[in-house]
Amino acid sequence: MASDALADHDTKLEAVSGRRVAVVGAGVSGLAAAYKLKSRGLNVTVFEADGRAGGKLRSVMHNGLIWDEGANTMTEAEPEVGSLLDDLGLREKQQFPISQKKRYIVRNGVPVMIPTSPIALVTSSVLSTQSKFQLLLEPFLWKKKDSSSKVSEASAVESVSGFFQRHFGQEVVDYLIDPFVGGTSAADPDSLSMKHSFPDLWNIEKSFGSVIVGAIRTKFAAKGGKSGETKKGSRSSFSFKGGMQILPDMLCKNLSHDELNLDSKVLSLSYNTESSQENWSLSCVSYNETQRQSRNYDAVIMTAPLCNVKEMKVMKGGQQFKLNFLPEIKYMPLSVIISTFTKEKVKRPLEGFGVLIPSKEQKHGFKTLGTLFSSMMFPDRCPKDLHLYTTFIGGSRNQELAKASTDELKQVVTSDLQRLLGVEGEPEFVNHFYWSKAFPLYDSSYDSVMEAIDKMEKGLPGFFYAGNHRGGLSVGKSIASGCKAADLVISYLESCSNDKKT
Ligand SMILES: Cc1cc2nc3c(=O)[nH]c(=O)nc-3n(C[C@H](O)[C@H](O)[C@H](O)COP(=O)(O)OP(=O)(O)OC[C@H]3O[C@@H](n4cnc5c(N)ncnc54)[C@H](O)[C@@H]3O)c2cc1C
Ligand SMILES: C=Cc1c2[nH]c(c1C)Cc1[nH]c(c(CCC(=O)O)c1C)Cc1[nH]c(c(C)c1CCC(=O)O)Cc1[nH]c(c(C)c1C=C)C2
Repeated sequence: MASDALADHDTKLEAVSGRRVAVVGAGVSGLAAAYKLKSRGLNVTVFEADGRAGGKLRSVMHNGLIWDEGANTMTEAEPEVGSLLDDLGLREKQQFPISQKKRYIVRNGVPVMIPTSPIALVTSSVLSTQSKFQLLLEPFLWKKKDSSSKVSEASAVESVSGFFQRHFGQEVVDYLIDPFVGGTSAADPDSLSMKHSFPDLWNIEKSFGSVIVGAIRTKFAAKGGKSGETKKGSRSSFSFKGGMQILPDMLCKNLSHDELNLDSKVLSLSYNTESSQENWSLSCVSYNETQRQSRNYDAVIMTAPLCNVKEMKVMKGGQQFKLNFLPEIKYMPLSVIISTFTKEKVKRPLEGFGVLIPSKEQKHGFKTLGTLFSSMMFPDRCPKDLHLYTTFIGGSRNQELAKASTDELKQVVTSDLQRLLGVEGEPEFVNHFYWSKAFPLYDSSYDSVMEAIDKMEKGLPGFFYAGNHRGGLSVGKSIASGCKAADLVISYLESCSNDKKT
């Protein structure tokens, strides 16, 4: 930064230093927001409904095993992630999976490695020869959206399957896209909106038509241009020694006891239009029903899922600010089963990241969405004589099964792993975690969700919404969303102090 710009930046930070901000939710987005604000000299108070911090990041250590019940890995694609890891001194704890590029998809009942290059695609059995040609010839063969007015209206909310069908054909949708979206959102390609789930590809089509041409040209442009440069390895997935929970734990270490209020579910928020500072107050309740009124704040960053926000009572200038314009969001239920088997009981173990099961393969009797080869990726996660697996069940494909009992799911997982990896007999150990609302579904109605978030922010000065309901589900995108909200709070408070001066 040039010296004038640096001085201006420092003056601006001075203007907001000591201002009070409430952050609702101690998931990774709320904690990242709080970290950024605190490091810029603001006073933060985090309110978390649960008795622990981390939200969808949840690691367990038990009897020599380490597993994750929420996110298992993350990437550094967003620049905010790299800065956070550096600032927290987390680089030395970063743990990269062994052979992470080896990922499998089930075809005709058998795991097949996903090709990672055009040459590997040609020799792979994952697609038929016809689909391989269709993929490679996409620049010439892709179909435009139907231009008749009725259809173009519908295609404004084009599904993921519709988009990829036009570009690559149905087999690619069934055997690459369906498992990919299952393994990254527990959803199905018919329900997901292309615009909201793959915004980069959606825009590539607008600029270049062909996805292949656009992706290649965008990659070259990024390599050539300074600002587009991506850090080497920024797309690799990683975890931490001890699991993903290390990240929220480190973020919490930076907060004092008074700054992090666990077991504090926010019930209502109130914006006072009369005072010129600290216009926000919150009320919360703890597990044993004790109600508390918070201190006053200059701004609020809300990171609780929108279904929880909808339940909150919001007041503005003594009147209720009704949140009935917030649409109902669909959530994907998911069960996560951890199982261990002694190595001798796994007859066909696979090395790598994991295996995904396309919906079409359910005809072969598979019931799970996929399994991560957790101890193949991270051998220190269990004793040497065991394999530890993390299996996902439910999502949009099987919402009822997600709710099944541990015993039933143990059988389902054992049966799928028997077909895929040749496991014999029962697992040595099983753990079950059920997420009733694992992920919000970015479906065709998601435009209305984005509009409602904008409306909420416009109607409530100093209120900012962040988290995985906005701009992407991944840990990295949630962190970026929290950091962006922190920046917006700083700009907002600066503009308030400028208004006061003039
Ligand atoms: C099973 C599973 C596997 C996943 N795997 C991956 C993966 O491998 N890689 C990846 O990148 N992403 C993964 N994700 C997604 C990623 O973990 C989440 O999208 C991300 O962690 C969300 O962070 P967040 O802070 O936005 O929300 P959350 O983590 O949901 O945090 C919101 C917090 O708000 C709190 N809250 C709610 N209501 C209130 C209230 N009234 N008052 C106070 N607090 C409240 C909640 O208790 C919660 O702690 C996975 C998610 C799940 C569920
Ligand atoms: C089978 C179900 C699931 C598996 N992981 C998840 C589900 C629902 C959850 C999940 N995993 C990732 C993300 C972040 C998505 C993003 O937008 O980046 C989420 C929400 C990470 C991820 N997992 C897979 C991929 C391709 C990615 C993206 C990052 C990366 O490339 O590493 C594939 C995958 N997921 C699962 C398995 C078994 C698997 C591949 C073999 C489990």
